[in-house]
Amino acid sequence: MSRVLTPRPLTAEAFAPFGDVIEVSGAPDKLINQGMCGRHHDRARLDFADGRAGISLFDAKARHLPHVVDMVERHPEGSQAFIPVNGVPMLVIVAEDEGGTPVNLKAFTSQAGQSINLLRNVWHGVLAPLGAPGRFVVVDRIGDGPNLQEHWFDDPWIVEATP
Ligand SMILES: NC(=O)N[C@@H](O)C(=O)O
Ligand code: NI
Repeated sequence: MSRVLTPRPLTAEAFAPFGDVIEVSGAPDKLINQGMCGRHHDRARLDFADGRAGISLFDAKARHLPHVVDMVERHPEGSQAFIPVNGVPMLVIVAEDEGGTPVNLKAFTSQAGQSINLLRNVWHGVLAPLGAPGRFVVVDRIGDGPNLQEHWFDDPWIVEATP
């Protein structure tokens, strides 16, 4: 019997245990370029153990609700940031860890202008643009050794469509 998740709008507060919501909010930390630009400084907790930061581009196919979550993954050696470049929202699935097993899954839908940075070793669903194909800048670890752990659910979760 599948377990149902109801997606909620993504907020920095709710997402904080799992990562950062990168968005322009509030006054900039500093004005630069002769006052022509606001810098919202250092807004993500990046972590690339024994490696370096890489920038890649992901062209992801559209996903739709209801959405089956049969697997989540995590990157033990690094954080992973997803920055949409064509304005398509993301379905963001994250989970707590209990002895190496993902539990208490949560589903969020990103809002306009929001990007995310997943903290190192946080369980998450793979990149999922909602309703249309999405193009993303991805900032994550480039380095040697394994950096991907998957967990396949015997009983998948279903992210329901919201009214
Ligand atoms: N595998 C890969 O590069 N992407 C995944 O880590 C993902 O979270 O989408
Ligand atoms: Ni990932």
